[in-house]
Amino acid sequence: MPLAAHGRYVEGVSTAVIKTEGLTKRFARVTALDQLTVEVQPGVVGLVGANGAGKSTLIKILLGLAPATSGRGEVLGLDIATRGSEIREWVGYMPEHDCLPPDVSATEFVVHMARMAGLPATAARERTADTLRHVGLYEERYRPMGGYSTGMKQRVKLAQALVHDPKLVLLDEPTNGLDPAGRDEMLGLIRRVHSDFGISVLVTTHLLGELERTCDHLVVIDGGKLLRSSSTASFTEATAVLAVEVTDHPEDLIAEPGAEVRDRLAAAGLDVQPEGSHLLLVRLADEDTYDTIRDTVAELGLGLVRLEQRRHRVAELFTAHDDASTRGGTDDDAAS
Ligand SMILES: Nc1ncnc2c1ncn2[C@@H]1O[C@H](COP(=O)(O)OP(=O)(O)OP(=O)(O)O)[C@@H](O)[C@H]1O
Repeated sequence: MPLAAHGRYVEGVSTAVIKTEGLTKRFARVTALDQLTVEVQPGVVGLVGANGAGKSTLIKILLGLAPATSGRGEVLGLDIATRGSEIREWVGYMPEHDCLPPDVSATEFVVHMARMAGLPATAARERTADTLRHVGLYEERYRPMGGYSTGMKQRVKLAQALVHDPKLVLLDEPTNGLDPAGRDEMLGLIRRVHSDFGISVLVTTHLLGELERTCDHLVVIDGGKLLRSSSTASFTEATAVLAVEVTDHPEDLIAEPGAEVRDRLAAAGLDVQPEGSHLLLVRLADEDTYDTIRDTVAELGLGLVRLEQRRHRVAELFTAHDDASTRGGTDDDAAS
């Protein structure tokens, strides 16, 4: 038993499920990972980065499927350079791209993956049925996968990552290609992988917003470098900006509605940035911020076109935090 042999992890002395130190991967023309030092604790952790940031490369190196150029790393306490096959026994992997053979059914495929992971035939069949039910595939699991929707294919890919009862799963862009409802369902499933089974999850995405409700902790990488690693709560705080859009006054009594609202909100102590004649960005100070905005707009006799938490794109986040204090740094709470 690799984990028992490596009792440090089992006994919880070292709790990090993933740990890297100066991990670097150079290809001929590009440095995909650049001195990456990060620790991932048990739970649901998001790995966020724009396309090409190095997410898939990191996952492959963590699984022992590709060697690092320099630096080191551990997964579940096992050295990635020397213990790759043991790591893969304990870690499930959902690849980014469609890798499902079209002519076989989900059941046949997942049973096959379970057998490859070393499960005996009966256990493989039982685990396959349980896992496919868990991801929400029922009668259709006997049909060839070529006819599946993208959502169904993503579920099969998740099921094969879970079938051998891993301690940790690495999910590469599991919401790719899904519509908003499909994304929500997939994110709910991912959350339950941890809450129902206690399996830790590292999930990648290029969309920061979609992981805010799913992950306990977020690791952001850019150009293969660590940009930030901190709890989701502290991220949300840092990115909690409300977009406020107001109408003109119905009787044109206010010449510049946006400016008037801005002045009043600033006088009420809020941090406000104008974004146009009718649009403002207001930093969410606390729950009262919503009421203050609604009341202010109503008192001026204006209408509210929208009042919503702004969804940040990763690119914006990079701009917002791309300074000496955060580049390559780790927030205080990251190690907690
Ligand atoms: N086998 C390879 N040979 C050469 N360059 C590679 C190879 N694999 C990845 N790269 C390069 O390394 C960088 C990081 O790629 P990686 O696939 O890890 O990014 P990513 O964050 O997963 O993005 P995406 O979601 O688009 O796959 C990119 O510039 C990519 O072109």
